[in-house]
Amino acid sequence: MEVNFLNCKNQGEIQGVFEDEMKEKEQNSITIGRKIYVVGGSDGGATLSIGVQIFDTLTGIWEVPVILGTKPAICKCQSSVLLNQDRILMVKKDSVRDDCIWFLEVDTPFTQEQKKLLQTEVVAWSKGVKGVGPQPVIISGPSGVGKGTLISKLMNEFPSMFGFSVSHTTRAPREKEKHGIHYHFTERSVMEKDIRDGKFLESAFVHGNIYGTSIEAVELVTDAGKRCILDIDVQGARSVRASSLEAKFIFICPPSFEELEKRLRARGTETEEQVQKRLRNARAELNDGKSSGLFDHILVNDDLNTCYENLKKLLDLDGSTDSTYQSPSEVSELPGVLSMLKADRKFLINYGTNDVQKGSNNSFVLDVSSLKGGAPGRTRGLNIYAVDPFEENLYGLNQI
Ligand SMILES: Nc1ncnc2c1ncn2[C@@H]1O[C@H](COP(=O)(O)OP(=O)(O)OP(=O)(O)O)[C@@H](O)[C@H]1O
Ligand SMILES: Nc1nc2c(ncn2[C@@H]2O[C@H](COP(=O)(O)O)[C@@H](O)[C@H]2O)c(=O)[nH]1
Repeated sequence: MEVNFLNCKNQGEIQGVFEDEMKEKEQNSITIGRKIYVVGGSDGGATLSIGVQIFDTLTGIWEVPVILGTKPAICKCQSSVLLNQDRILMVKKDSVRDDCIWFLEVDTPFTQEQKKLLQTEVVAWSKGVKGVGPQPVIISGPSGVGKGTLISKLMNEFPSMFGFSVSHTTRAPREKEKHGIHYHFTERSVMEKDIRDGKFLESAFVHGNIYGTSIEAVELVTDAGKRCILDIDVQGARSVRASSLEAKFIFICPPSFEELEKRLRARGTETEEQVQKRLRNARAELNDGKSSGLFDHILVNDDLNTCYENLKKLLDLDGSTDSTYQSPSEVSELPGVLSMLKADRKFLINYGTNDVQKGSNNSFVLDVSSLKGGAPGRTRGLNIYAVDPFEENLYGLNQI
């Protein structure tokens, strides 16, 4: 993008020239402090996502940030507006179902942490979703303690209530493991690139291989209205705790270290060298898991059935039979948004004509007062309802 600032004398003038250019190019510019965020066009990547550029009004320098999270596909037109000082709300015009409300985080705890890690400017997209969705469950504990066994029992007894987050790993598949079911078995270089591209909620180096939970793995399950179960190590659990995913964290302990060793050997899936490595790591994980305050609950897996019953109690399942979670409702189609009015945490969005008319059913209210979660996953808690704009109290709504 080229904007001619050469003859501008001050920041106000730069901004004026800038805004005229944006109108011509159908891009939106949002000013936060000294920075102008330009949203629109393409990011130039293979997936044709909406682009973001940042202009620093003090230095006059353009920057293309690292864009993390699930990215919105390019569209003909969109409206963006500053929500807080930390995120931008974008409504895609002529959008298809479930693809119209997006959030661009620019200064949330997630982007602040990523900026520190990557030492560069970072922004992150997340898709807006109605309702809060079922709470994910993190199951962690040392290798061989019985996490997989407990999860299988849960999935067998409550198949429509729970869904497994299929992790990616660089380790080789075991004899009975299937790609896409037990893991996405992935080349190391591919996985490293996908981690850099922000496709993972968490990733860690575990027992000599990379393991990671993709954002898509969790959202696939949650979007289907199921409670997502993640089987991850303690490092991964710590990363998820620091993320926007609000989950229940459960740590599984063996009755003794000797019993853990016995189970790991009896499983017969690892070489002696690998068993030794896993046992060494188990000591550190057990210390960490029991003492860090990271976990909401600790369960001892001595007798399998007793442990399973206790797990069900923690998940409020004791005595209940399988029941299907109510699917989180999607944001419905918003054909051709024409105008947005804002009052505090509510937006009146009109998509029928340019004028808000009495008796028109072309308007709806987008209420963002109870947002939850956010990048790199979904932003949940949206409330959207159709209104007759003259029935709705329009006092205080401002054109944006
Ligand atoms: N309570 C139990 N008593 C006896 N054996 C058990 C118990 N729970 C699980 N096992 C056995 O211990 C072995 C390890 O269990 P499992 O594979 O579920 O562990 P895991 O924690 O998922 O391991 P990893 O982290 O390596 O995937 C299996 O052979 C399983 O049948
Ligand atoms: N941080 C993550 N840890 C993961 C993930 N998927 C699995 N794991 C953990 O790795 C070990 C070893 O698993 P194995 O299948 O090789 O025996 C185990 O403790 C798992 O919990 C992940 O996505 N992220």
